[in-house]
Amino acid sequence: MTDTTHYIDGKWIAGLGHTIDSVDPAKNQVIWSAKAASEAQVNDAVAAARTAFPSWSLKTVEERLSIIKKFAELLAENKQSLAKIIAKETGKPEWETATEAAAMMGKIAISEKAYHERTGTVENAMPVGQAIIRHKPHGVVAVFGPYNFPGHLPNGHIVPALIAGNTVVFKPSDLTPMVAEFTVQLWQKAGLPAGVLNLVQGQVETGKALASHQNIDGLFFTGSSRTGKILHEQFAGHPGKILALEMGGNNPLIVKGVADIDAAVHDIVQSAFVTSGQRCTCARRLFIESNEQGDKILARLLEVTKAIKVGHYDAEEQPFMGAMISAAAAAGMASAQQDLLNLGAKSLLKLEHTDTDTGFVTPGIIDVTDIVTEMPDEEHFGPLLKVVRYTDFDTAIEQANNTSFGLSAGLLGDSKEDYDYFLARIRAGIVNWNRPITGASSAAPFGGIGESGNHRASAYYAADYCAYPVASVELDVVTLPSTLSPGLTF
Ligand SMILES: NC(=O)c1ccc[n+]([C@@H]2O[C@H](COP(=O)([O-])OP(=O)(O)OC[C@H]3O[C@@H](n4cnc5c(N)ncnc54)[C@H](O)[C@@H]3O)[C@@H](O)[C@H]2O)c1
Ligand SMILES: O=CCC[C@H](NC(=O)CCC(=O)O)C(=O)O
Repeated sequence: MTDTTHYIDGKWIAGLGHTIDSVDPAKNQVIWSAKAASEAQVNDAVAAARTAFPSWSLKTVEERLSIIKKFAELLAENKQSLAKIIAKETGKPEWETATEAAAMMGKIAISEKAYHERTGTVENAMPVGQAIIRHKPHGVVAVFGPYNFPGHLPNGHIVPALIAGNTVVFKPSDLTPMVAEFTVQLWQKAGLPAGVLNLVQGQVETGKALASHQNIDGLFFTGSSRTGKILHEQFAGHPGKILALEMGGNNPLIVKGVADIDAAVHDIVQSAFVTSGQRCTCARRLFIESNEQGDKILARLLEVTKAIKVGHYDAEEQPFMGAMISAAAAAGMASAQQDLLNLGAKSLLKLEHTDTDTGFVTPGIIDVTDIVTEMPDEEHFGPLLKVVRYTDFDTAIEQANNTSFGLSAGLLGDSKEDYDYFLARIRAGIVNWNRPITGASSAAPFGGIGESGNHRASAYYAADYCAYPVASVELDVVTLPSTLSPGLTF
């Protein structure tokens, strides 16, 4: 049992809530166990962040950045340990968690650039004096992270929040507490003053205590649409608090007029099965033309997918897919597949939960053409790809748009004209052409429409929700105007 779980006001302390365990989903072993933060401890964390806010926000951005850049150096020094911890706790293969650690390092320079470009100071000359736009931090912000990128995605909120001068209370996913603990230890080593970043671990009760806290000024959330909607309801009636929601997707990928079958299949596999399908941007619905070329693409897709190596995160010969986050999540995918079969879908390659004690599943492909209109609009967060065969591009685009989500979408096809047509009609925040729909760039805005988000895109645009603009009209000394309003005499 760990008694240094929560980081509040610069001190590591034991929790007073109920016990939570973190389980290695590939080996079915408890690797971390501790008591969650109680409501009183969440209060302490918010109070510490509030106390730390004035001095942190009044530092110059260069002073704040000097500590944040030290954190980047520590990430670089500890990147292998970090990648190993992420792999152990999530089941993701080490080749992939190394890229997550690299994305965390890259976030610092990108966020610095975004801070200046998106929220910098702008001066415009006026007939008298000048108009100046500046930005100020909100105050104390809560950051909620998901389990699928337990390092990179919370980091994508925390780094820009701290650069802008906010103080933070971080509540990671209860499935990935070790990654959070390790990352916050690096922040501590970087010399972040006490209270500037606080860590409270726990499940839904801890999350509720933090999200509903009167004394937070904002909440930056990455997670499921279900939880995001609950938070949105909680924030109703609090117009002064900023809420940034990055949520799930039911993402479509359309294939049309492709010459290179292997290239298309590669992009489909990367879109649907990377991270065992546990990326918010993963392709969930694949639209393939009902013609001979479409048949060939599907046949090759089945061949390549059957050969995907699934295995342990630390295997010497690395697998493409590791275990899913938990045995329960894996069982959930098998049951989602069964629900679709019950509705009349046809299995082309069965997703198998190979060992019910672990999160290992094989990738699945299911033909839903016959049930496309009655299929539930749900995000199945795992490696199950639903195929729809189509004859008409307009119908495919219409069906692709037939979702309440709108995170990512893509077209694989060799015609620019088709892409322009698709781009003009598809509804999503991320729209790609001849590239996988996963693997979004941190140097671009990242977010979706509909149930996927609330128009506060993260990644490059995270700077926007970390600060509010202040507009000033200024003149060095009080000066009588040369032209007076009618009726005034001086
Ligand atoms: N759009 C994006 O940027 C993005 C990125 C990654 C993951 N996701 C989505 O996240 C989901 C997977 O992550 P997850 O399962 O960890 O998400 P989740 O919604 O279950 O949990 C996210 C966070 O919210 C907390 N939480 C849960 N219920 C709460 C409540 N009632 N009140 C307050 N806090 C609560 C959790 O403890 C966790 O910290 C998928 O839907 C995926 O698409 C979206
Ligand atoms: O699971 C959701 C995130 C998926 C990931 N997106 C990003 O990394 C966005 C870039 C950033 O936040 O810096 C992806 O698209 O694969």
